[in-house]
This record gives sequence, structure tokens and C-alpha cells, in this order.
Amino acid sequence: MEGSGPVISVAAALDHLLGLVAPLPTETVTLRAAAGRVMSEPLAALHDQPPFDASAMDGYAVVKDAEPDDTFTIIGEAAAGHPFVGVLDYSDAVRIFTGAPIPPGATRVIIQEDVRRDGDRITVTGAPGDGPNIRPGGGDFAKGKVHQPRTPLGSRDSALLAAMGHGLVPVARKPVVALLMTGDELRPPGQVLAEGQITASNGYGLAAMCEAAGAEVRILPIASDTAASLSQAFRLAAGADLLITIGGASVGDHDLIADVAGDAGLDLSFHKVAMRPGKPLLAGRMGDMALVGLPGNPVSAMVCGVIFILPMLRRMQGLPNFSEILSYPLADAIAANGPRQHYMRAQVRDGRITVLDRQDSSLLSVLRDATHLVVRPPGDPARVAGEGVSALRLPA
Ligand SMILES: Nc1nc2c(c(=O)[nH]1)N[C@H]1C(S)=C(S)[C@@H](COP(=O)(O)OP(=O)(O)OC[C@H]3O[C@@H](n4cnc5c(N)ncnc54)[C@H](O)[C@@H]3O)O[C@H]1N2
Ligand code: MOO
Repeated sequence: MEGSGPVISVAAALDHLLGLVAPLPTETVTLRAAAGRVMSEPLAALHDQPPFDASAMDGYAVVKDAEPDDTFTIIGEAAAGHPFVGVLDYSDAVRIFTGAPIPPGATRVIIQEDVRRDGDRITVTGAPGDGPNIRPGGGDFAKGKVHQPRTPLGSRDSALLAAMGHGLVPVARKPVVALLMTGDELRPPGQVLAEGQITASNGYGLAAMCEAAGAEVRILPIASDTAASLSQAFRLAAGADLLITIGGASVGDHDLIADVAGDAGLDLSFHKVAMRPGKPLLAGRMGDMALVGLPGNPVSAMVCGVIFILPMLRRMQGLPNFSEILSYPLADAIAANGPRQHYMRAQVRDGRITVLDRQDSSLLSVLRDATHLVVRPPGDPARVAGEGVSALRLPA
């Protein structure tokens, strides 16, 4: 399959990849289960919040402005959950507690620190503050207020949706991702390595990345570099929305992904992107799944995850494509870029960005030390210290 199709730009690859997936259907889950998920339909508040005028303080509700030495007769009590039933005259006060409904007609709450109580009478001692100490009904939001954040639901969304009266939330179904690491040399972490073997790493990084982005991830058994092993693995992936293979994407005799996927019905969109790392990336539709074949080099696979897989997962969950790219002044000069868009591992410190010395795509320790990827377009000229360069922040 080597040489199939042109080397395409990162932007063109992203377009193809987003075209391989579609927003997933809605499912309704409990508010608790909705945390971290993406709302697929707006919800409207079922009532005003607060639902009634409520006292903001512990004190005494009265129907007129109060002056020092004014006296009132206490005619009843209102506590949170226990409204006062009755009518207040100008000389009346209702003992009231924070969160209690304001009695009909009352215009302010005098805090208890500003009165002296004597049996059922109170006398205003100090000058009561200006504020009425009343939280007006609907002051937070009105019935019908609509909420649908365009981000995964966070803790503040959970609190707001609860206050709006919703115990059930419509969310996009989780994208199901099957992750397949391929290579005779790979052993799972924790196993003793024989001569020539290495520990499979990037699949675990990608699994964590996809899960943090809302996916349900199945890591398939590691496949060896044979057509039989790969086709069996493809069968195991059935039912996933997205199959991500790692390794075997390049041009070597043992790089079989494109050929075996082709035999399994892959409708190839592209194979090779003008980017660094990540050049041998391939993708297409295979039956009901999208397939993305990532290069095996650990940093290549992880960078492609950030640049391509995260936007695909966003689209599947109905979110708009978004990546925040900011400009930072360079701490040190950098050389001219080659013909591929280069995602250089870098660190932002004190507002300046340092491109890290070692950019080989096998270096996971360098990737972990990086906070950002400097995005250098093809042919970007050499840059001096202080010049601005574009960078995107790496996810945790
Ligand atoms: N003659 C050429 N050789 C290579 C080219 C090229 O254009 N011409 N491209 C290079 C680039 S760029 C990359 S990236 C790699 C990617 O190749 P593959 O996708 O076929 O990856 P592998 O050969 O299977 O593995 C590369 C490297 O990564 C290690 N690896 C693989 N999977 C894992 C894993 N799950 N965890 C950790 N490490 C993994 C593997 O052992 C190899 O060392 O090809 C270049 N070659
Ligand atoms: O593209 Mo490879 O991913 O440069 O190492």
C-alpha cells in the first residue's frame, strides 16, 4: 500500500478524519452519571431559583424601613422549609432564618445582631444596614432558563442542572474506541523483556487520553506482525465506533496495517501526512467503524492523538472543533523548519517558550517534560529569540 495517494496537509487530514465520524445518538443518564459527558440537548429550568423570595440572614422580617429604637412585636416564625402563614402589620415582625420564605408583604430582614429581644418584642439597637437581606425569587435564574454548555459537564454544571430541577440529563453516547497495539517486539507493562523486546507504552497513553476526552476504551490484545494476527484483531474490534491501530503504518516489510485493513474492507481516505512526527498516519472507513492507523513511535502516536483523535472524539460527542493555539515569545532561537508541519515539544516558563533540545519521536520522557507543542508550518524560516511562535497546550 506504500505510495498510495499523495502526502496531504495536516488541515486536509483533519478534514478527512472529521468526515469519517458523525455525532453519536443521545442517551439519557442520571445527573451523577452525566458528569464529564457532553449534553446533547438543552435543558430548561423547571422553576425559578430561588423559587420564592428568601431570607439571606437570620433575623426578623418586617414590612417597613427600620430606624434605631423602633420596636416590633414578634407574631410568628419562618424557617427554611417552614413558611410563616399570616399577615404582618407595620408594628409586627416575624422571626426568620436564612433560606426561609419571606412572609407576604415583608420588605426587609433586620439581622439579629441589630436588635435587642425581650420576650415577644424586639427593639432596633444599631442602624440597620441598607440592604433588605432578601434574595429575590428568580434572582439566580428564571424558570425556562436554558443550559447546554459546549464542553463536557463539569462540577459547576452538575450543581446548576440540579438547581434547575434535572435529575436526568440527555448526553451523547460515549464513543467506543478499540485500541490495537501491533508489533512482535511489544510486551505489556510489567512483563520481563526478552532480547529485542520493548514495553508497549503509547496505547496506554492514548487510552488515558481518549478516556479523559469522554470515550469508552477497549485495549485489544497486542497483535503480532502477521496478516492473520492483524485480521483477527480487526474482528475483535467489531462494535467500536473508532479503531485506532498503533504501529505498522510505515513502509517496512513488517508494516502491514494498510494492506491487511485493505483486505478487511478499508476504504482508505489517505496514507501519509506532511507532519512531524506522524507522517505515516493512515485512515479510512472500515465497515461501521472509522479506522485511524497511527505510527508506532510513541511520541508520534501521542501527538497524532492530540492533533487528530481528540477532535474526532469531540465531533462524535457533538462538540465543535476547538484547539486553543496561542503565541509565545521564544526563549531561544530555532532553526528553519523542513517541508512537514512540525509539532515541537516545548515548555512555557515565565511567559516564554523553550523548544526542547531533543525532538526524536521515540522520547516519551521529553514529551512528559513538555507543556506545549510549538506548531511550525512547512518551510517556516529560522526564528530568533523573542519572536512569537504558535503553540498549543498539551492535555494532562
Ligand atoms: N524507510 C522509512 N522508514 C521509516 C519511515 C519512512 O518514511 N521511511 N518513517 C518513519 C517514521 S516517521 C515513523 S513515525 C515510523 C513509524 O512506523 P510504523 O508506524 O510502521 O511503526 P513501527 O515500525 O511499528 O514502530 C516504530 C517504533 O515504535 C515502536 N513502537 C511501536 N508500537 C509501540 C507501542 N505500542 N509502544 C511503544 N513503542 C512502540 C517500535 O518498536 C519501533 O521502535 O517509521 C519510520 N520508518
Ligand atoms: O513521523 Mo515519525 O512520526 O517522524 O517519527
